[in-house]
Amino acid sequence: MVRFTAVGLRYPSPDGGLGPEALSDLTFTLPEGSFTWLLGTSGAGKSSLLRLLYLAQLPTHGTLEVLGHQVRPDRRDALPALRRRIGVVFQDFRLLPYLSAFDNVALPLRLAGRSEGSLRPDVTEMLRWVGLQGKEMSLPEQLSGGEQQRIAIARAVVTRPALLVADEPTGNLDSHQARRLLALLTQMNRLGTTVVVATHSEDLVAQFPSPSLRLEAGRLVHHG
Ligand SMILES: Nc1ncnc2c1ncn2[C@@H]1O[C@H](COP(=O)(O)OP(=O)(O)OP(=O)(O)O)[C@@H](O)[C@H]1O
Repeated sequence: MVRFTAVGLRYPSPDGGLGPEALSDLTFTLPEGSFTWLLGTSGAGKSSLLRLLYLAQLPTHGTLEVLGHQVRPDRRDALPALRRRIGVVFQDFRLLPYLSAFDNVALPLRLAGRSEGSLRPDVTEMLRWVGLQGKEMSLPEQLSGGEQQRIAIARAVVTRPALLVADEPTGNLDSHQARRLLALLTQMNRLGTTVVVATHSEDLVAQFPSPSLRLEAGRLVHHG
């Protein structure tokens, strides 16, 4: 479960102070197991809100609860464990270019200390789930954008996160690949993962109807 209560975010300004509010007075709740679209024009604050969700940024004010834990600047030591329960997918894939598809997906498991023997079946199953069996040894540059984004999804969910956050994940994909990606995200959601997806694509939202949050100039103007 995610709960924002009067959350505001100001980034540091170049003079060492705080800049204008990128997000203002956000109050909403996302129930466990929900799927939510995050909408808004460019600069409305979608990426900033997602950065709060995946704990890359802490609120400047207000109260933020993620997966039942209150996120507090004086309790930063609790953040890494919470982060490990959150998967993230970006528009530009962010795969490691010198690692194979298999090794990209295996990375979070290796970082978590899983043994080679125990992670192999999980990674193989994930790559099969995203339709990339037979491409385990390919490097990202040898794969299409859609395939690269499916590796990114496999990497984001191989740790079975409770929350999956995607920032414009279809921005670099054609409409067929975008639908295919959304089908994977909705499957994860049906298995119980809470999913939040920022997008500019009203087409995609129409094809996969779900509740939405809409931001305008850092403020929440619609939730439902
Ligand atoms: N690191 C940063 N430092 C200072 N200001 C920032 C930073 N990141 C974002 N901003 C500002 O915060 C506001 C919201 O930006 P954000 O990237 O969250 O919008 P967005 O809705 O995701 O836009 P887009 O759809 O173009 O990605 C903008 O005014 C932006 O300039």
